[in-house]
Amino acid sequence: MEQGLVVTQLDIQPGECIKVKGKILSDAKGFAVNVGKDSSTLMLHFNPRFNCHGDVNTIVCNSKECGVWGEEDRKADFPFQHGDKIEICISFNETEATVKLPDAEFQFPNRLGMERIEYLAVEGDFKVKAIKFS
Ligand SMILES: C=CCO[C@@H]1O[C@H](CO)[C@@H](O[C@@H]2O[C@H](CO)[C@H](O)[C@H](OCc3cn(-c4n[nH]c(N)n4)nn3)[C@H]2O)[C@H](O)[C@H]1NC(C)=O
Repeated sequence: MEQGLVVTQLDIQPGECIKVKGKILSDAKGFAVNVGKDSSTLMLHFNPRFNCHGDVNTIVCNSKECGVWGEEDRKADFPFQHGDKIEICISFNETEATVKLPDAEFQFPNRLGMERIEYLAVEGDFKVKAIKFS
């Protein structure tokens, strides 16, 4: 999966929102939005898969601690289509991270008990147009 945008030195607090606006490529196999402390310690790896890693039209969420993936969480809904222009809003509190999309919302446990987000990375078949912190 191609490395894309990486933002470090963030200080996103509980209740604040990271908005990532962009376009899913027309031939996307998958993309991922990662938030956490750094690339090895992730609160959330949000990974919509059109057709990759053995999954078709499936969102896989996971955490990563010291470089080791946690247990995957596969979501039932897949509110994405090739070529979509979307805005993804990620926020968190002490118990969970929330991913808000125009027509769907997903939760994922804050397994590592992270108190801030310092790192954002977008990987794969997604062209970032804008990011906003609010
Ligand atoms: C069934 C036995 C093997 O299980 C499979 O094991 C794969 C390898 O761990 C799992 O795929 C990984 O799942 C992780 C989340 O749990 C991540 O999605 C991982 O991809 C992250 C990643 C980033 N990048 C990357 N390449 N280049 C850049 N910049 N980033 N490449 N891969 C994927 O390679 C995959 O999700 C998993 N499938 C199942 C059904 O469990």
